[in-house]
Amino acid sequence: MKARIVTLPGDGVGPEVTAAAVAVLQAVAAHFDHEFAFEEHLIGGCAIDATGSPLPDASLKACQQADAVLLGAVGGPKWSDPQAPVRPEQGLLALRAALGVYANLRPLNVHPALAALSPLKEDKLRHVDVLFVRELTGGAYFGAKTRTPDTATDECKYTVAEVERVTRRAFELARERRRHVTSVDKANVLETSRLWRSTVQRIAAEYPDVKLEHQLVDSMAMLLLTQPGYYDVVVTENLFGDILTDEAAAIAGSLGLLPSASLGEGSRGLYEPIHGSAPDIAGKGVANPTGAILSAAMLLRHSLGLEDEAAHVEAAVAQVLEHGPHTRDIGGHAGTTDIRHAVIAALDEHVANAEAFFCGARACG
Ligand SMILES: NC(=O)C1=CN([C@@H]2O[C@H](COP(=O)(O)OP(=O)(O)OC[C@H]3O[C@@H](n4cnc5c(N)ncnc54)[C@H](O)[C@@H]3O)[C@@H](O)[C@H]2O)C=CC1
Ligand SMILES: CC(C)CC(=O)C(=O)O
Ligand SMILES: [Mg+2]
Repeated sequence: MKARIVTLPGDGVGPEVTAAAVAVLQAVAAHFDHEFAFEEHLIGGCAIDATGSPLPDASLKACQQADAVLLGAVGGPKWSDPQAPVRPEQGLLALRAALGVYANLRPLNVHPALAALSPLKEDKLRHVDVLFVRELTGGAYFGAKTRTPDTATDECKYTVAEVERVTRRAFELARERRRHVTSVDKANVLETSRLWRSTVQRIAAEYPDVKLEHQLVDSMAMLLLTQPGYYDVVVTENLFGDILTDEAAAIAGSLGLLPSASLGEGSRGLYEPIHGSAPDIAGKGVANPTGAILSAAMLLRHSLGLEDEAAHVEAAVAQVLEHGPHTRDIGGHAGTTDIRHAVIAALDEHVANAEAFFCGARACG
């Protein structure tokens, strides 16, 4: 198949991990006879430096015309002055809004080979398989902001329609999994959470085969650590989802491991690792590209409908997590490009094995 993929490497480790994900997609294209056309554009701090805008028109237009967008990360100390008139993160928020990608899927799985790296005891890590569905285009990140010398406000607003669509997405996804949705809110205090809870409750009636539970976000932060294996699909608003998924990444062993897919109504999606620009390790060639590579696998699955190819990439990543090499964040000494080469070698092996299997089954030459 032919696909047009826009890459937005961004800042810090963004370009390093995106290069690894692109190399894996190129290897997939070569193996399966696909034509992926990559087009790189600016976003974030580097875009501010080059154009004055964190999301230049050319970048947005290219994303709107693409089949999928692969993003690295934005931000860094250079652009973090609280007085700065414009910030890299505004570019990412504007892109998410413009693409209408309201459902941010962030899967958490714990690879057994990394269990010792988790801050949790091994018995807590069995059967951990959680899919966070984070609302991505509403809430406090998008509300009106005010500022005087001694007061600041960030409006947190949700409409019923915004909650309905992400809730339906979560329930549909739960039907492909273990049919258990946990909705996380702060309904004991926040009006937006009360609207959230009553809307989720009403939509849940359309899915009588899926179990729904509500959990307040503060206790959820605790329960995620004490019983992570209990959860299936967790649906929550933008800010809570942002925070809980960094916690989830720690359970898996590193923030560098978790991928994400941001989806709207069509097949076009925005794919990015959940971590930020990691300024403390940027430019050293040591960033873990696993979250970015697994985001590329999600891109193959959700935007291009290439399930087999996605599964091959995930199997290759699992093999590298099991046998190494490993980057520093997960106890190894390898660099970003070592992981990229190892994943591509594992991919080559998996594809060759699959071909041998099918050939054997068909008794072809
Ligand atoms: N989607 C995005 O573009 C995001 C951007 N940011 C931005 O990133 C900048 C730094 O934010 P932080 O709070 O430090 O979060 P961060 O996610 O960049 O880093 C937190 C810690 O995790 C480590 N880490 C992150 N990714 C890693 C990887 N792939 N491999 C190995 N270690 C990794 C970092 O070295 C650091 O110690 C800020 O400007 C922030 O706004 C933060 C989160 C998301
Ligand atoms: C706008 C981003 C910097 C928010 C974030 O941390 C994330 O989406 O994970
Ligand atoms: Mg975050």
